[in-house]
Amino acid sequence: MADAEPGVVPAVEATADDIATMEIRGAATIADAAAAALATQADRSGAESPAAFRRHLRAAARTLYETRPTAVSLPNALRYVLRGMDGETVADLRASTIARAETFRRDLERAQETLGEIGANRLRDGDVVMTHCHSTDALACIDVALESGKAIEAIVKETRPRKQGHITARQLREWGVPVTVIVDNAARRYLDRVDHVLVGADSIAADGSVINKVGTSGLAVNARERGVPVMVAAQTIKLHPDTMTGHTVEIELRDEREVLSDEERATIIGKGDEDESAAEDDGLTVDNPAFDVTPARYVDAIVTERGQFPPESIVTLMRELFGETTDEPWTV
Ligand SMILES: O=C(COP(=O)(O)O)[C@H](O)[C@H](O)COP(=O)(O)O
Repeated sequence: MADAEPGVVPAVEATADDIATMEIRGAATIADAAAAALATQADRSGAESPAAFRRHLRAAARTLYETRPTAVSLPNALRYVLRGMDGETVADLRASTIARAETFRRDLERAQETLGEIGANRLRDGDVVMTHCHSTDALACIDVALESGKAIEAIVKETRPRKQGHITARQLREWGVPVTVIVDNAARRYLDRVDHVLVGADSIAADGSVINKVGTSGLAVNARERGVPVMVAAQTIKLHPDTMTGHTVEIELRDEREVLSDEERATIIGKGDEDESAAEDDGLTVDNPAFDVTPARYVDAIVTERGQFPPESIVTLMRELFGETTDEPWTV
């Protein structure tokens, strides 16, 4: 993690660490934690002047922003909270920032509930859903469907290398949903039994493409081939405003040891891991992209709290919500 920025309170550093190490993960949860961290920064700031208070808040936002690059909910949350920082005194700035963060967190929760109600309408009694990774937005749709008395079954992809599918399986079992866990490579074989592929999103681009956990795009292509509709559950906080002006979404590359441990690497290259020469270039590369891009044509519906959209029309909603401004969160 980068050196602490002056004025940033330790609790913000701790949240940033938790996001970077994925103790806190998933786009909505990251956004919520980031807003809460800015409220804590405001609450505990030792700034004695309004200028210092603003500077420290922006530094806190930068610290949080630099943790993970792909989920746009993070900069969207930071920008929203910083825009509400208003007042001529430290006390006023503190109060307005905290209030704004609370509003954000409340709206985020409500948006997920509303999205769940909309998404649940697509699910029929007896449907089988295939999930990838762990998405609270996707689970919200299943939650509402269950509450309204529909029986839902789930085929849960394990989701290598971090196995977030286990979190999904645990939640679904808590709700009493029959769950079949499969390795990612088995997904195509099971699509014959599936009524919907249901995933979340870290970012949605202006052309309707969906950036989500790596493996989503392959799943969507296979689902299309099998005639299974792909539903993306994503609050509008996942809409990526920069993509309206031609920017692409950065795909996070994570540590190769999530894929191959040092011991496994040593076994592959035929050297002991204590062997000093193992540190040299051994010709073995491991790539670990955390996300991928699913083109709009493989997505049937994007379900947001503002309604359900065909992916190609999502840009209309994006313009309405974000205008054309795409500044860094701390330049607001
Ligand atoms: O790809 C992931 C999580 O990736 P990671 O585990 O690497 O953070 C989730 O599908 C989205 O973030 C949506 O989640 P939610 O619907 O909860 O926002």
